Amino acid sequence: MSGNSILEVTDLAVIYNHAIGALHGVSFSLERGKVLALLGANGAGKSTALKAVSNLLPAERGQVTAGRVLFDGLDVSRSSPSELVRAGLVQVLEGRHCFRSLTVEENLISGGLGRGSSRAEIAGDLEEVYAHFPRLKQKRGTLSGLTSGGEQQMTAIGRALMSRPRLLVLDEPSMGLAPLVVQDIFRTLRRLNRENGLSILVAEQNSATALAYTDQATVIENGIDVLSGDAADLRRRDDVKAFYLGQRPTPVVVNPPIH
Ligand SMILES: Nc1ncnc2c1ncn2[C@@H]1O[C@H](COP(=O)(O)OP(=O)(O)OP(=O)(O)O)[C@@H](O)[C@H]1O
Repeated sequence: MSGNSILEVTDLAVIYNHAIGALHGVSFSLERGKVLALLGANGAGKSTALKAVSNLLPAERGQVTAGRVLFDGLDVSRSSPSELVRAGLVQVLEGRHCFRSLTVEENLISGGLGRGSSRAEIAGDLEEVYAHFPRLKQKRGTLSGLTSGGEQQMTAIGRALMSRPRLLVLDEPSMGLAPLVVQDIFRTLRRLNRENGLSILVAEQNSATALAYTDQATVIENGIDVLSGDAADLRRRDDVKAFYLGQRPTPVVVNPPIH
């Protein structure tokens, strides 16, 4: 493993229910302080790869059958998901899971509790989250179930930040959100990366947006990584856009990704 990687995923294979193959050899690595996008169509295996990173597969009858995931040199399969959170690896799951009957602020505070933070630390961390997401400060007393989809996504990210991650993992943060809200969220993620040195791994179907805000990208197709490179290079390459990223410029369709 290169000394500068915070995350190293090597030849990962995963099956569900002892039968269904979801990943057949996926490798990627994330340099400390960088942002990496996992791109691919619906069902390509992005969520499975993220769950392997956070050791969440056993809860879904998923099993890593080959390969390994190292977080800062630590084999994640030897730690529980909650130990990984305490070690600094925090995932925001797909579908912005907030406690709908808690207020925005209560949701955020719940993210700090697992670390055993003091009240003063939690208060300081809350102010930092509000500095990144001013909308959440305005809505701090509102029940999360009554806030917009974008605000719920921000709350889910803010709650993850309350655990003071070193590696933040996000599954499809753009899902179901208006383009301007998506831009706002990605801009904030980029700022967190640049200002705090936070390393970020983000799975996205929205490849155009993801490539605009990330350093590197890996494309997954049918459970295999088919392409990796600098986001800026991938953004410029028309063949990549056409074949892997669902941005086909003409109506001629060859094995289109499913959206
Ligand atoms: N809990 C599960 N049990 C059985 N099969 C699963 C499970 N979760 C995912 N799969 C299968 O694994 C494959 C990869 O799915 P995965 O959710 O990782 O893809 P994805 O790229 O994240 O897509 P999406 O954007 O729809 O989440 C798919 O064939 C899917 O049906």
